[in-house]
Amino acid sequence: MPSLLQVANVSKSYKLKGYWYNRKVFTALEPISFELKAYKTLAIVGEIGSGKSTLAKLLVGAETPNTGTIKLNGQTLEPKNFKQRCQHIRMIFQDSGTTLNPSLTIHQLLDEPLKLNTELNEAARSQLIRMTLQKVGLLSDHMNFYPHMFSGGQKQRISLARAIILQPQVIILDEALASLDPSLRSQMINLLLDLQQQMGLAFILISHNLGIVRHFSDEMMVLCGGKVVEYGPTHQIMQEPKHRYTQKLLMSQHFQLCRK
Ligand SMILES: Nc1ncnc2c1ncn2[C@@H]1O[C@H](COP(=O)(O)OP(=O)(O)OP(=O)(O)O)[C@@H](O)[C@H]1O
Repeated sequence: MPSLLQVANVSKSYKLKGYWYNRKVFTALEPISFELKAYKTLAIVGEIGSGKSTLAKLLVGAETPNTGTIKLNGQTLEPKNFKQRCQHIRMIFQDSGTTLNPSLTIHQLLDEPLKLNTELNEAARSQLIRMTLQKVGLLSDHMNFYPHMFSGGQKQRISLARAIILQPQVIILDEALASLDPSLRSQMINLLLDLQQQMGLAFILISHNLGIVRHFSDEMMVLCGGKVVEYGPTHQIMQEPKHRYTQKLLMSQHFQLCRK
């Protein structure tokens, strides 16, 4: 199967404030390359400030890389072409549920991306909204409800519905499971894995929780200070971490991993 997403030598530096004259820059991400196929999950792990969110922002086009290219199905994603990206690469955050506009019904919230990105008429959009709500384990009647009428776990499902409604190919989960309690988290993981099989989705999972990474991902990439220190099949890295930093990360969560 050919790669869906190809990231080649992508890097990001920020010009530091107060250093305009001598142009002091901070490299948040050194050149990074990887490929991801449909139906697969790549986990990105690393401590706070290691560059995980910077990579996510580059992939969704929220930041422009200093070097490198990002290709989807062999086609280069242009930095400012948001329409091209927002259909194919979607992102879900830790507190996506809290970003749902409280004054809109679920129908209105899910209708927005459809109105902006498709030519579907009202009846077809409503039908797609119903089907998408069912896909994420909610009822079609929920489309008349407002966000405050849902629990945290249900709100995360609504965010997922909004992410998949345009039939994307890649979904970035940026600590998307972190605020859920263990039982809701397991339900959400099972739902995500089902959707991956149904829709051929590729996931990029950004997580501090190595138990989730081990359960969920096929490959993992370990970032430290903006550099890739280890990249390969998850089970292999978990069993035999080669880099000291990865060994330390695994040791720090050894207790939790043993209990799972
Ligand atoms: N706009 C910016 N200007 C300057 N530095 C930035 C900017 N955005 C991020 N950084 C720096 O880049 C580094 C990487 O940040 P990033 O948010 O990618 O880390 P992270 O691994 O996602 O951390 P966390 O786990 O806290 O989300 C950090 O040192 C951060 O301070």
